[in-house]
Amino acid sequence: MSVLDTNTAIATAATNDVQIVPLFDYLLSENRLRMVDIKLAELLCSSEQTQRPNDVYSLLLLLCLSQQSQHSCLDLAQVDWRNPFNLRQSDFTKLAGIIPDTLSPFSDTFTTAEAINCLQNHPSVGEAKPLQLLEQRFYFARLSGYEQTLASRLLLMSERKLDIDSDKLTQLLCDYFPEQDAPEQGLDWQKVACAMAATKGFSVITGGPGTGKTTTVTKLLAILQSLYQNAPLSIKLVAPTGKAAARLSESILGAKQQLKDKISAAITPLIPESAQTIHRLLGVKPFTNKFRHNRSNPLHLDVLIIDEASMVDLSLMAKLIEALPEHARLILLGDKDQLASVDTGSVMSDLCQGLVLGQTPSYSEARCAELNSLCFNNQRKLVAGNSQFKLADCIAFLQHSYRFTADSGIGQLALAVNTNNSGKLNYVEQELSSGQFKDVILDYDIVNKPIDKLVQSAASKYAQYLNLIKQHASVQDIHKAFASYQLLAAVREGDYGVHSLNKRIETQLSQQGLINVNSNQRHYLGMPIMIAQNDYQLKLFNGDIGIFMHDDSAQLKALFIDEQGNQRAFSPARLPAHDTVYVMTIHKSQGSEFAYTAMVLPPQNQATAGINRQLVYTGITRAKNTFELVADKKVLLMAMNKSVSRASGLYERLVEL
Ligand SMILES: Nc1ncnc2c1ncn2[C@@H]1O[C@H](COP(=O)(O)OP(=O)(O)OP(=O)(O)O)[C@@H](O)[C@H]1O
Repeated sequence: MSVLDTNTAIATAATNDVQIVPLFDYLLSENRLRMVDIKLAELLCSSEQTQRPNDVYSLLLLLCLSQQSQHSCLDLAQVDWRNPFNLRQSDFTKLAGIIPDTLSPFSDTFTTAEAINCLQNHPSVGEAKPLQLLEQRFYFARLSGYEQTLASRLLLMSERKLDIDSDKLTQLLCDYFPEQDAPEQGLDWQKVACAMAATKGFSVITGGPGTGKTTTVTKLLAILQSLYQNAPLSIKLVAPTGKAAARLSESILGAKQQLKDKISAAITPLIPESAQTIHRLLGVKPFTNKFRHNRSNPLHLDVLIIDEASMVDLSLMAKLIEALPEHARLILLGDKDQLASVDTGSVMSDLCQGLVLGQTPSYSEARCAELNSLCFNNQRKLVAGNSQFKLADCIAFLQHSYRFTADSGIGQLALAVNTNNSGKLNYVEQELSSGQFKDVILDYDIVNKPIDKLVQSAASKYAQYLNLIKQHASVQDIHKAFASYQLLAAVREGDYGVHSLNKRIETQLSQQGLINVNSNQRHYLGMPIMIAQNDYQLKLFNGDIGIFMHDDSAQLKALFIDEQGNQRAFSPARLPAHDTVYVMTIHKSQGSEFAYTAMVLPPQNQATAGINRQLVYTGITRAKNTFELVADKKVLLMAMNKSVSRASGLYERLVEL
C-alpha cells in the first residue's frame, strides 16, 4: 500500500464510526506489540543525553518485534521506513473500532543511514551496553554475545592444528570408500565429507534426506578411532530432542550393522550407539536456564556429534560450544533446508549459506589440494572457489540421495519444493498418474473434498495401535505402531488446523468404539499426547510423545519411551502441559520420521503467512515410505515460492574483510 493510499484510508475512516489512535497504541491493542516492549523502550530511552529519543524508541520496538519473530537482530537495511511495522490495508479500512494514525513513526525522509547514526550516538548502544550495533545490524547484547562466542569458538576450532597421520588417513578413506562404490555421476561426496571432518576441529555435514549423513559419520568415527587406536577417543552423540536422539541411536546402530564387514572387531565397540539430548549432556540445573557443564566445568569428551543441528537455536549452540574442552572436535549434522530452530537464530543455515544443489561448494586452493590428495590420489577433482567465508573449508555438502533415488516420488517431490521447481512438480504429477511413483499420494481437491474423508482415513490408520492396546501388546510395540503413521498440519487454528482435526479424529475414533472419551475426564485409554513444555525435574521435554495405558495396577498412566528405549510412566496429574497428538504441527514433527506421513495445508482462504517452502519441505521429508499431501495446488505453489530466512550476523562475523 502506498503512503498516499494510507492517508486516503485514514481520512476516509475518520469520517466513519472509527477511533483514530496513535500507532503504538494500535499495535498494542492488536497484540502485535507487548506492554513489556513499550516499558523496555521507555527505560532505555529515558536518558537525558538521547539526541533522537523518538526514533530510537521506535527502533527499539522494531528490535523487540524482530526478536519475537526469532531473528537474532534487526537488519536495519531491510526495514521499509515508510511502513516499518508492516501494516496492511485492512488496518486502515475498518468500519468500526480503532485504526492507527500513521503508517510510520519515522519522518518521510528517514533512512537506514540515519537509523545507524542515531543508534551510534545513543548511550545504551555500544560495547558492554544493553544494545549493540554491528554495521547495519541492531542487537540486544545477549544475542550479539552468543553470536560472537559462536563465531570465535568455531573459528578457533577450525584453525586448530591436528596431529594426523595423512598416509594412514588416505588408506582408511580408500578402505571405507572404495572407488567402485562411488555414485555413478560425479564425486563421492561422502568420502570428501569424511576427509574434511577428519582433518578439522570443526565441520558441518549437511545433506537432504537419505544422503548418507549417518552412514558417513559412522565411517568417520571408525576412521577416527583407527587413527587414534592407541588412545581411543571419547565420542558423544547428541540431538536436540529425545525423539531425534532415539532416531540417531537407531540409525547409528543400523549403519554399524551394515558396515560390520568393513569395521574391524577392535574398532566396533569404540563407536557409540546411544545418543542423548543436548540438555541431558549439558546437565540442566533445576529451576534455572543454566547448565552444569559450561566454560569453567567443561564436558569430558574428545568428539561431539550434533545431529539435527538445524533445530538447535543460537543460545543453546553457544552454551554447548562454550562447554566443550579446548581440544574437542565438533561435527554438526543436518539438513540446511529444513525449518530453522523454534527459538532465536538459524545457525545451521547461516553456516551453510551459499551452498547450491548440483554445485561444488567453494573451497580454498590449499583445502582442495589437501582433499584431492587424501581422496583422489592427487587428481584435480576438486577445484578451488573464491569464498570469503572463513569456515568454507569446514562445510561438506552431501548431494546424492541413496534412500530416495530417481524413481522415488518422495525424493522428487521434496526436490521440486526445495528448489521451487514447478516443472519438476509437473513431472511428479505425471509420473504419479502413470503409476510410476508408488510412494506419493497427491490430493489437490481440498475445496470439494469433505474433511470427514481425511479424518476417516487418519482414524483408520490409528486403529492399529489402539487395537494393540486392546490386545495388551508391549508398550514398545504400541509406540512403534503409533509412530508408523502421522498426520501433520501446517496451522493450529481453523478447520484444517491441529486443534480442529484432533477433535474430529477423536470423535471419529470414539464413534468407532476404539476409544472411550468421557466428558468428565480429560485423559482416556489410548490417548496420544505430546509434551508442550520442558520439565527438567521429570525429564520430560517439549515434543516427547506419550500414550495413555493402564499400568499393572490398572491405573491410567502416560507411557513414554526415552531415547535409550526405556519405558517411563507418569500419572496424569504429574504431567507438564501437553496436547492431544493425532495431528501435530509440521514444526513439532521436525527431528521425527514416520513410515506413512500425511500432510494437510489449509485452503487458500485460510492459508497464513507462516506457510512457506521450508515448512512444506520439512513435512515431506518426514516420510520414510509413503507421503500423502492434501492441499490446494495454488497453496502448494505459493509455499514453494516463499523462502524465509532469519536476520543474523553470524555469517558476516566470519567473513574475511
Ligand atoms: N554410499 C552409500 N552407498 C549405498 N547406500 C548408502 C550409502 N550411503 C547411505 N546409504 C544408504 O542410504 C540410506 C540412508 O542413509 P543414512 O541413514 O546414512 O542417511 P541420512 O542422511 O542420515 O538420512 P536421514 O534423512 O534419515 O537423516 C541407508 O539405507 C544407507 O544404508
